[in-house]
Amino acid sequence: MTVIETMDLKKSYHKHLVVRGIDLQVQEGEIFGFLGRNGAGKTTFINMLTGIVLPTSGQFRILGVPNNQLDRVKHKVGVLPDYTEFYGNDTALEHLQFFAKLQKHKVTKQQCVDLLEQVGLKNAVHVKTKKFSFGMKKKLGVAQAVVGNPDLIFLDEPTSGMDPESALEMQKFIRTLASQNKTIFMTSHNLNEVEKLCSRIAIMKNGIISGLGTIDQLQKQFQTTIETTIKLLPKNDTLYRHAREEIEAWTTINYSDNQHITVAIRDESDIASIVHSLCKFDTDIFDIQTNRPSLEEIFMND
Ligand SMILES: Nc1ncnc2c1ncn2[C@@H]1O[C@H](COP(=O)(O)OP(=O)(O)OP(=O)(O)O)[C@@H](O)[C@H]1O
Repeated sequence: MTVIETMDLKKSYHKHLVVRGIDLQVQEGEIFGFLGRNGAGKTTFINMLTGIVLPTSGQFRILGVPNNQLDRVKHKVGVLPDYTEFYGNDTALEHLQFFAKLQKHKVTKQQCVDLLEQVGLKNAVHVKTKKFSFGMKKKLGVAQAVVGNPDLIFLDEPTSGMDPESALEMQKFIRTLASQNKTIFMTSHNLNEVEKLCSRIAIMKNGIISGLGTIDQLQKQFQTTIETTIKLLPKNDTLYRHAREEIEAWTTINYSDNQHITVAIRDESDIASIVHSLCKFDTDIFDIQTNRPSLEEIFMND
């Protein structure tokens, strides 16, 4: 099922077009990563999908419902906004119960306690939120986003401000949500986290999507050459020189010594030709490693 579908969605502020026509589909059960530099338009895009701001033009559907009828699905959508404040004199539990009541979600006190534990607030259930760090507020914000058992959850930087252990715990929680067939649409500036967590990723740049796909697809899309290192043992120096010359005739050798050769190839199928040349000139091969760009490299080069 398509959970989010946008058609040529645009938003301008004071004649400045910040979202410049986005067509995007997100499927049920996906953990979808939405990346972009500061000011790329990510929050504006999410704010349209969650009904906080109105699009300037274009349409979208959330859980099959068109944007002019969002009220019909509001109870099935949870949101962690980019910034959340809480009433400081309430404890985490009091806040969560109050929020759930306000949204007419039927949850028991025990369910709220369990949820706070799952997001990593086990020791802060009865602590007033004015004592919370930024990371703890994010955890409470995530609990607030999922307390109504929504089908679609928007998480704006769910692990920002968290220590590494808390971030891992939160990533585990996000995976659990997706395993229950909930759809997660998340932004993050932690590219390592996105690479590990997300089934597909969109990169937003100046209000449009400049890259979209699985990490594998993005790596192929943004990669011009694949760096391949072969660990080898030549039995004859002259023959090995001939092998290198044969390889060099059609590709670039970035590095070579008597135990390694590193080449830049266009396609993985080129590896077979290199191996063939090396074997033909009496060289044993022990290991082959290809280096694809990390999401960070893709993002930085975009
Ligand atoms: N309410 C508003 N009024 C005027 N301009 C706005 C408003 N909200 C956002 N903008 C502008 O729209 C552009 C996109 O902002 P947006 O917050 O959507 O980016 P972002 O990708 O979420 O950035 P960040 O990663 O910093 O959160 C920016 O130039 C911003 O100044």
